[in-house]
Amino acid sequence: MRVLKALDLGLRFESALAGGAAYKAGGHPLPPATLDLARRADAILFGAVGDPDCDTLPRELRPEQAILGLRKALGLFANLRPAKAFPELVGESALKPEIAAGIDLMIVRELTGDVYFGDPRGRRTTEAGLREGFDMMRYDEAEVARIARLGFETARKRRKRLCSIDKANVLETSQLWRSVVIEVAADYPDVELSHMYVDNAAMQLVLRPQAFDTIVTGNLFGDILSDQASACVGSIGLLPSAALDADGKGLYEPIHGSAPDIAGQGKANPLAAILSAAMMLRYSLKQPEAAERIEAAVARALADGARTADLGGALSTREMADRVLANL
Ligand SMILES: NC(=O)c1ccc[n+]([C@@H]2O[C@H](COP(=O)([O-])OP(=O)(O)OC[C@H]3O[C@@H](n4cnc5c(N)ncnc54)[C@H](O)[C@@H]3O)[C@@H](O)[C@H]2O)c1
Ligand SMILES: CC(C)[C@H](C(=O)O)[C@@H](O)C(=O)O
Ligand SMILES: [Mg+2]
Repeated sequence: MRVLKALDLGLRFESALAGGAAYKAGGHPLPPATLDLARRADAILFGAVGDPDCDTLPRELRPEQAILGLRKALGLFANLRPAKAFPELVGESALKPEIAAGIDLMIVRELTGDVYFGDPRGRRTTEAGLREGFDMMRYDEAEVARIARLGFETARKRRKRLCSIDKANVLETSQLWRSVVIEVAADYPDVELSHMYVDNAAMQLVLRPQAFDTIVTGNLFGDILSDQASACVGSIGLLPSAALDADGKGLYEPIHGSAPDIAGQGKANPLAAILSAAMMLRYSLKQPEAAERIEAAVARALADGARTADLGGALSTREMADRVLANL
């Protein structure tokens, strides 16, 4: 918020509770007033949810329902999760520097379908008297086609290579996914399409991450692979994301969660949140120069040696933000 305000763009900010804070204040993680404000806003900047105090609540009252509910209610089906190596941070990657250098990939993750929202789901007792949990993985062809189109459009603006990641060797859902992606590909002859099973993709992200340009994948696989990609470029504290609807309205948030293990210590890396604000300016508020100013300030701060603990340094959250502000 300090970085956005420093840009002096005449933005008007309103805030509302979501997640554990909202549950504790009023008994629901996504209060109607919060959803209403989100609907009225031109763009949404989201702080992470997740509160260990709430881990034993029924699923529909858990803090995570705030973000899942917003994504679903607002039709935010397209999740863009870029992972790009900062040259100064190559030493912070979990990978060897020569493998980490030059990573520049975009994960296009479907965000309102898959096993996350499948129905039926629940608990039951088997005939043998055992407790059983079940969730349903599903996609219809329209849901796959619309995210595939966005994947191709995204790849077209990048290096024109799209890798669709699935588990079509086992899952019926993935077999449909792959067929539909191939059908959509007919409209994008200029984009090179490849397919990869998700288990191999997890390995290739570590072995040859520079080989990826644009990835299109389902909700669950995209969730997992994006955390992995963050470690390839240095830290989960670096990766922003955009969740977009069909008209480009969006919600912007770091890919990370509430980091309960370090919460309240003032040491979380704020760059993922700051870079999410830059994505918001670019995609929803049509202020590309302001977005570039933020991204350039982050790059300069890192080049100057600004490091929070996750990057091997000692700056606090606030001090890291100060360093970005100083470079704006
Ligand atoms: N979109 C979201 O709001 C979102 C995303 C992921 C997880 N969650 C929730 O967050 C809670 C914690 O989940 P988790 O621990 O699996 O994931 P997490 O992303 O919160 O943390 C994973 C690890 O990364 C570290 N980390 C995360 N963000 C960091 C940052 N900015 N700077 C430095 N280190 C950082 C944490 O300290 C932790 O060690 C859970 O309740 C989960 O459901 C929410
Ligand atoms: C908190 C959780 C619901 C969420 C997800 O699984 O989508 C998170 O992990 C993310 O990556 O945004
Ligand atoms: Mg996640």
